[in-house]
Amino acid sequence: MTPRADIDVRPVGETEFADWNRALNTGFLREPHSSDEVLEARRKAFAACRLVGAFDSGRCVATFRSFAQELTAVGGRAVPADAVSSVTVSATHRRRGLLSRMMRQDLAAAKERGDVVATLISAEYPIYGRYGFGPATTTTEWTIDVPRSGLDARWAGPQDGGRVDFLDPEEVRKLGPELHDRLRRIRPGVVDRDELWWQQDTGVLRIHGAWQEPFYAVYRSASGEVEGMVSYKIEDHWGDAKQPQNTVRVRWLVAVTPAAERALWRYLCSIDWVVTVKSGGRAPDDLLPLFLPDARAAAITTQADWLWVRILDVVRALEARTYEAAGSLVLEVTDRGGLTGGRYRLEASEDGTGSCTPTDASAELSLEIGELASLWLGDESAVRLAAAGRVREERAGAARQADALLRTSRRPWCPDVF
Ligand SMILES: CC(=O)SCCNC(=O)CCNC(=O)[C@H](O)C(C)(C)COP(=O)(O)OP(=O)(O)OC[C@H]1O[C@@H](n2cnc3c(N)ncnc32)[C@H](O)[C@@H]1OP(=O)(O)O
Repeated sequence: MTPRADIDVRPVGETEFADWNRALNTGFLREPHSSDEVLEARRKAFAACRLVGAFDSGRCVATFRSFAQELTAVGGRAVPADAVSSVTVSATHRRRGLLSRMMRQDLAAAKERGDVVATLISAEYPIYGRYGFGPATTTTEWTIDVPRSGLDARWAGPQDGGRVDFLDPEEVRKLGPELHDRLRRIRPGVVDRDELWWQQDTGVLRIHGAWQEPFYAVYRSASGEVEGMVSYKIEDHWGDAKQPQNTVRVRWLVAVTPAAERALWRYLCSIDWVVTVKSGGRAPDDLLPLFLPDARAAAITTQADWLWVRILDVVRALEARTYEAAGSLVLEVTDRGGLTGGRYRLEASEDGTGSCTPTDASAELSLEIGELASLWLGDESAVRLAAAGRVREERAGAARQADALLRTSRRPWCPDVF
């Protein structure tokens, strides 16, 4: 169907927020109208966001939201990102080019502002590649069969001098941000959590209405340092013969030391009545299964693309990260969106820094901007993409060379959904 020019795509005015919110709910197949309480919470939560709507005869029929975010690149430096969320087009107006109009406007504005990348968590795989996004992190969920794990059921707390304690929501708001900032400095793929994030997580700001308090626990090292925190809920179930068969569902678990990570998983697997632990989304190379004497007790129940990245500035993106090997490579980057395509020489030094400059030299590896995003955080392999026909070697061995430069010893991880 041809796009209709009479549908107005524009920023959402103050008085149009309720209409925009109704369209958002409708697009996500939720009850269209929100309570006054939820509406006010969302108004507050989205106050710093760029809200765009498509309006047909005065009614909002499509929604789009973006906001300033920081994404940790390989090596720990954060780059300014344009985070995209709340993307919906009403079922009555689909496939007329509304998403494309909203996305192109938003990416052009992000480029203009100087954001290095745009990010999103995609509802469905096929939607965003056409705009230059590529899957840049993978999420993996494990389901742990605790009785099969081989863990000693007599465990009574960490043996390294550290301790695990419960926290109340207000303590989480106090201790959580600093811990998370430490995680951001060491883990590529992590995005920042602002104060509103912590308010939403701990029930102060209820953008989905009903809120049930989860459990929070903290790991402190022997010297009293906060090194890890977990939030989880319990699914209560008892078998017919009066056997407790409860499940821990981890909402999030962050740790900045292996000791904290080990202690928190060990703790979750030691709670009386609990026979199953569902890990929530982790990096595919998470340490979790290796902590169990019988690693097969942790079965992978989900593995899928997670954070999608759209590189808006190849030079700044490649110079923001570090490299585990020295070397150089000429990349021919095609950007059908016209934002940052070109031929670039990437040069990585012994000290781990990289420089990227436009060049006329012959290309060694040709790829689309979305493929570069998949390689940029170190999650994907250029050799694998070449075998799949997604990148092309202009010089034999260039994909291997790209992997030597771009891959990382640990995979990136984005713990959040936004
Ligand atoms: C970051 C987030 O918020 S993720 C959440 C995304 N939202 C949803 O999934 C909610 C339900 N779906 C929707 O609201 C809509 O169908 C959207 C937003 C996915 C697409 O909006 P539309 O306005 O229909 O997309 P638009 O007409 O601009 O389509 C652009 C192109 O994408 C394709 N496309 C759009 N949606 C999909 C899809 N779900 N699967 C495959 N292709 C798709 C179209 O066919 C079109 O292809 P073309 O460029 O080859 O012609």
